[in-house]
Amino acid sequence: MGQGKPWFAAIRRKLRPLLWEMAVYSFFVNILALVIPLFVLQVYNRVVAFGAITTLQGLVLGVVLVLVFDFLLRQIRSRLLQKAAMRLDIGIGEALVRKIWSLPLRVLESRPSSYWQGLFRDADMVRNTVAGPPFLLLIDLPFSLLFVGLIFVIAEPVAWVFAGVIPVFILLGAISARSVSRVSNDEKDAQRRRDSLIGDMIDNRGTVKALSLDRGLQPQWEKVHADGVERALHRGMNVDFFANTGMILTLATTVLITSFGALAIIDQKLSIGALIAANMLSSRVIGPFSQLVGGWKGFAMYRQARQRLDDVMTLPEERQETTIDLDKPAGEILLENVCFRYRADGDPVLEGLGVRFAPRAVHVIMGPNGGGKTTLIKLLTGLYSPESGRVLLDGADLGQFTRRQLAGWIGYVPQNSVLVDGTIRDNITGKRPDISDREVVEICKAVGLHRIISDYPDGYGTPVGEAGGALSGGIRQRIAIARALIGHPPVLILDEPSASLDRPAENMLRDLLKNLSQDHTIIVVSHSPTLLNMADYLYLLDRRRMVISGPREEVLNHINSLQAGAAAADGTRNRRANV
Ligand SMILES: Nc1ncnc2c1ncn2[C@@H]1O[C@H](COP(=O)(O)OP(=O)(O)OP(=O)(O)O)[C@@H](O)[C@H]1O
Repeated sequence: MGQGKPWFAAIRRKLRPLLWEMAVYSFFVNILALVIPLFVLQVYNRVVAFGAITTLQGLVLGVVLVLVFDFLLRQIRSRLLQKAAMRLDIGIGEALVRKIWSLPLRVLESRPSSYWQGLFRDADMVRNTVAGPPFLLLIDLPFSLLFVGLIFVIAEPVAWVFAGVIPVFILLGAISARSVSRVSNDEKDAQRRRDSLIGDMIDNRGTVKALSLDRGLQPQWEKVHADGVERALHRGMNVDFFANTGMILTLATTVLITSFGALAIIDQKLSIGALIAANMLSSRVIGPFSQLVGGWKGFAMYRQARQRLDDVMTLPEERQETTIDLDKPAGEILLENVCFRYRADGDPVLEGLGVRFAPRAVHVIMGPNGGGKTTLIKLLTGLYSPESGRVLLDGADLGQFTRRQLAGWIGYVPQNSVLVDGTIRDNITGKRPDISDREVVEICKAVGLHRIISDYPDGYGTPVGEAGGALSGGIRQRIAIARALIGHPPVLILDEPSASLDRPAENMLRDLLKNLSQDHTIIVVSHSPTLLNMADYLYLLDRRRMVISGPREEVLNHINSLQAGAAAADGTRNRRANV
């Protein structure tokens, strides 16, 4: 079932004893399947021909015992199959989640969320194939030859029919494999486009409702949906064609066997019992081949699912281990000649950037929309790596540290802080068991949350609702700041932190950041005058470069003089125009 990449081989290795055990049980199930045709043969040839009632009684007793035994074997085999499915489920699920979180943020952002969700459906597909009916089908296939052998022994004149029919089934299987694989791929692509649109619509449901964007989205949805339905229909027709062809071929085999058998009986080369037994065995020979033709969709989808999982599992990961475990840094961040672009063929977003963010100070970065502020912040947090140049923390390149180390040293509050469903405490601690209640309360006091949370009937156990929807934007923001401060990172980076705060909350944030700056490096992207006025250093980032940077007064004076110059130039132009 596909030679595995190392990640899958490791999971399969653990599964191997179970699969072997199942193969052994399948072997006996198939051997026992020979009993009924042999029973029929004996009944017709001995019991009916000679009226041997005692023989019949003995045969029936034997067959009943065999059926009981067969039932038990099948039950054990099903139990093993379920056990294997469960292990596979756990193995793939764990490997996939671990892999996804070890990928660089740029890779995660480069594909829509529907793509990542789809991988878990792929994992289900792999489980259902490797530890499901298709696996049993593959085990049963070689036994077909055993049954053909038996037919040769008991009814040779009709056995030659299989020599002609089996190659036709194999050919049909090969054709259906190619055809179904192609149409299944098309269908999956259409499904992914549909899922991506649904994801966008649901994520933005508030905006869609408020602005009645559904009027524009409806035709787009109908187009994507119609495309999906059309491809599903195409795939369905394709699969049905091969399944029906397989079915007709199976029926034709019965007709051929019966016809050749009848001729052989007339020629006295075959008994009626042998013909009936051969007919029964023929369903065991042809059944797996017929299922293979009809069920090729499953195999095609399995291959595609495996391919997608293999692609993700072989993506390069972020650094997972570091060679040295350094003490907590003081928090000086230095950018040396940093260049960054999102696409190899795109324009650089940052170019030749060199900045120093000193510890124990508040640094506020300003700049127009699209100027590169958020990108710069992601470089400072180590979420993105520069295309060239270096980002240094206390003189050490960020690239040498693991994500976990960096997260412990650099607290980050993104522009749109998202909370996860759970309690306030869960969101602040990220469900880490090593965070004490004392630390949570201490940090919440520092960010002015403790009194607010204490007023709630459930206190820190208050559920935040889906994506934090049960809380106001301001409280969500403070929870995000508290979350970033867990572990006391020496550097705290905030992207537009006061966007959803009212004036008193913003004043409180200003005081908090000023207070924290006594022993932290605080880097804030903001245009809020309240935050600008408490900055120690200001930076103006525009079109790839740091246009101005330095102590606050110097930068403000520089900007004021530039604005005054521009106003004077405007005035001169206007006067000239009036003259
Ligand atoms: N994931 C991405 N893929 C491709 N280009 C991107 C991506 N994110 C941002 N950009 C581009 O990079 C440039 C800088 O974007 P960035 O978000 O860093 O600017 P910003 O100064 O934070 O803007 P704003 O004030 O609007 O948040 C923009 O031209 C933007 O279109």
